[in-house]
Amino acid sequence: MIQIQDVSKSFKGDFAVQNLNLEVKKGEILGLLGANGAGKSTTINMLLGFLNPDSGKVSINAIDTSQNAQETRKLIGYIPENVNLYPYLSGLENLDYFCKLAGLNYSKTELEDYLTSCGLASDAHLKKVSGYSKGMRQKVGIAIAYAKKAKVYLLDEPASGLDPLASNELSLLLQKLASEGATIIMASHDIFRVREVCNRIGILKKGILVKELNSKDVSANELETLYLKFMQN
Ligand SMILES: Nc1ncnc2c1ncn2[C@@H]1O[C@H](COP(=O)(O)OP(=O)(O)OP(=O)(O)O)[C@@H](O)[C@H]1O
Repeated sequence: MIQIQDVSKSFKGDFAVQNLNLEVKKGEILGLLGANGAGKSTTINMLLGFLNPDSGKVSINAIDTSQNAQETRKLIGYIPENVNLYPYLSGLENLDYFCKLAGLNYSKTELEDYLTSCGLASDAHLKKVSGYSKGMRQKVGIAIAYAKKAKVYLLDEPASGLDPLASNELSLLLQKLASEGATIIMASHDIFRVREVCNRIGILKKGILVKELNSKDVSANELETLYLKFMQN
């Protein structure tokens, strides 16, 4: 579903991403680990079609994101670290608004079902988003993507600042979406969460993919040791 083929991108002569090759299949969750400035967000921005690679090809569902970003964006749900919603609207009104912008008219019951399946408790649906926690706003953000039938979810630092319960709920939700056929990339600094939620892990260092592995092949401690080894060398 997602293919990144020999992609490089530089800013002012410095590589942000260098000769990157990655493939994420339908139903897979790939975690991207790496220090600040490793190239995680640049990779996500190329998938979103906000940045074009200098060389190589980024495609979603076999459509080149730099040639046809309008088409590929229709397939993507993007969940940034801080999901931007209208604070004086409720979760349900925000979902309704963003769905209508995409030409989708759902009934109140359907909107409630989307929020509930993304883990937002029903007593919160009609409350103003200004009173929501970060985790609750994230659930609405994911519900927007879910209601828009996203095939690909791109998450940039989704677990940062979430308490352990909210973070665990997010993991379960992402695994549910993947089991329903979503393709997910999650950029994160949280080694333990990435190992828990993702099938595969890529470690980026200064724009280079220095290691790719299956989560089930390493324990949390082994992954941390490996990560630190790459970061220190
Ligand atoms: N628009 C831009 N203009 C100039 N340099 C940029 C731009 N975007 C990213 N960079 C540079 O590219 C490199 C990779 O940045 P990127 O944001 O992709 O890293 P990251 O892994 O997402 O980091 P973080 O964990 O801090 O979010 C960094 O050196 C950064 O300064």
